[in-house]
Amino acid sequence: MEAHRAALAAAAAAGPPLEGRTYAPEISWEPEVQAYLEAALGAEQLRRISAALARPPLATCLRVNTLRTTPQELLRRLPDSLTPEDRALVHQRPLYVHPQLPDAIIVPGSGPHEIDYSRTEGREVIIGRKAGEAVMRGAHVFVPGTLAVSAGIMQGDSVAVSVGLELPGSERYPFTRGTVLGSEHAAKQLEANGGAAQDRSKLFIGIGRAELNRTEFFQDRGGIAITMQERVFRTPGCGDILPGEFMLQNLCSLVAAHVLAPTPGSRVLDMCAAPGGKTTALAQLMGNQGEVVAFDRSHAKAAEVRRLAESFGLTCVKAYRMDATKSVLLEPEVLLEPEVQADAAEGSHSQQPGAGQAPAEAAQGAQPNGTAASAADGGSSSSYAAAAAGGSRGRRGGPTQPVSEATLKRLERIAAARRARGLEAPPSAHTPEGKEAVTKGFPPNSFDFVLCDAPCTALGLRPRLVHRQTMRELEQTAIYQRRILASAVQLVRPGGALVFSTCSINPGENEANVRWLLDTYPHMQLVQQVPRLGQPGLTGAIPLPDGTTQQLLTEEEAALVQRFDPSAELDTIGFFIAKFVKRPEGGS
Ligand SMILES: C[S@@+](CC[C@H](N)C(=O)[O-])C[C@H]1O[C@@H](n2cnc3c(N)ncnc32)[C@H](O)[C@@H]1O
Repeated sequence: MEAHRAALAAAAAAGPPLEGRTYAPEISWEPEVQAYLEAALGAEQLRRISAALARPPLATCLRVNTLRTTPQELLRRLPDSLTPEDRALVHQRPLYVHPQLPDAIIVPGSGPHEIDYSRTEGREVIIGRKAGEAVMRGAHVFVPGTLAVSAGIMQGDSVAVSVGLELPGSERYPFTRGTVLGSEHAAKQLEANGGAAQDRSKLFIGIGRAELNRTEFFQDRGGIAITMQERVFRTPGCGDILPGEFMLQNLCSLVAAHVLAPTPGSRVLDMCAAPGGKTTALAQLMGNQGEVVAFDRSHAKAAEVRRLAESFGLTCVKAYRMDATKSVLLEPEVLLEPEVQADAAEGSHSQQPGAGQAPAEAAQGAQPNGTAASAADGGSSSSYAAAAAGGSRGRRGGPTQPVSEATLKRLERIAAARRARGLEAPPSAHTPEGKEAVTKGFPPNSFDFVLCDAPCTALGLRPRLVHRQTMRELEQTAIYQRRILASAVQLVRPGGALVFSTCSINPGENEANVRWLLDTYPHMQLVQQVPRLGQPGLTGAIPLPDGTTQQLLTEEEAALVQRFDPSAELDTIGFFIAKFVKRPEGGS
């Protein structure tokens, strides 16, 4: 028995036979989550969605910066900026302007392609899961992404590229980084952690050219380790060309911006804005006329939004470090200039959740009808009215304070040091200490249009080879989203529009949150969306593991939302959009 297991491990370490190498991964979910999603979607549909999630969407969407160029002009110029291989691809499958989204260019891709791995002569490089997901979206393999290589690989060799998966329930791979495939050491590692059972024959994603010799793969250096030459999924790489003229954006994200449809001159809030794809789409739709206030909860993320807006020449965007759950001003006297007052604000918002903590905090703190929600809903008090009529001391959304010469010089030194270390994103020279503008929040009814593109479980992103989320994480995320939605409902003015979106297929974050919002805020009305590319939402109720049921939408309501099914013909990520209009309270 021992000898048998060792033999299996040795075979697994050496790799599957050349002819058995394919891309057909089997994706599993955490069992409770699987049962829940099957109850909501049906077992067969979940199987189709899971398979689709393991593949990248084939069409790439480029949002054109319509302030600088036109889609037609870009269609003409773009092919000349591509590599010869990518130019050949777009020659076979021409680019086109999306028929319903006039600012979107679609770059068709293809796959999965069958690949003949015989020219690699058994040479293989296993890369980490995240690196594999990036390669399927068009990236090359960078040195830190490599996990294990065949013996004797030399620079210039053709190598088969496969994706390693973490051991079940763990962050660890069956190989330590630097393992030589086929070695006794590799076989021992696999045997020790049960990895012999892990079959990677269905996780091959193409052939590349090794840019390094084997021993250099695991040295502490950056750069490209493997240039991909033949890919299972072929999508022309459009990153890093014609900067400021377009950006890569998921089709569904662009749909969400169009659905909100902010008008030029209006006042818009993007509550969860980084990296700023939808913020800049909104500003473009407004022709850079009016104001787009963008929140994200760290200085670094707010800086990303500001930089993206600057690179697109969008001057109407104002990015703030702000926790959206705390963004409704309840005291009229704090209607002051949003200032650069990083330290003071750092103190006043000291309970902001750190990355990853948000759902846990939400589970403790969220009430369907939380204190802030009810206070602010009733908050159109006379003092607010006075403030809105000009009784406050400051303007809202005004400019930031000037930065001193000494601070600018110090920031330049820091930026130069970071650039020398090859780091991107030097600290902002826009505000002192590299910190972004901070606001104390905004009074209820401040915005004509609000976008709540909520932090989510990302269960719709593609490609994804592993789904680790637990039922508890799904529930906590949905509750956290409700806290942000509670602020959104308050900040949109009567008659104004609110769009809620997620990149998740989880009904708890989508239809169940819409149900909650409609039941909690009867003055919020679900409305029709334009354009309409997705499918209706889910209806009825889903049994939960704790014995309760989760209420979803009625047929009528479901017809008003858009659910983007990743397995549908449109071939997008999994996404969800709901649009509401705020009626005056007590109005019908
Ligand atoms: C789905 S992403 C937004 C993507 C963005 N709308 C875009 O299109 O580029 C969610 C964002 O919410 C931010 N976030 C999470 N909790 C937040 C909070 N309480 N307040 C503001 N932003 C928050 C995260 O930092 C993350 O950048």
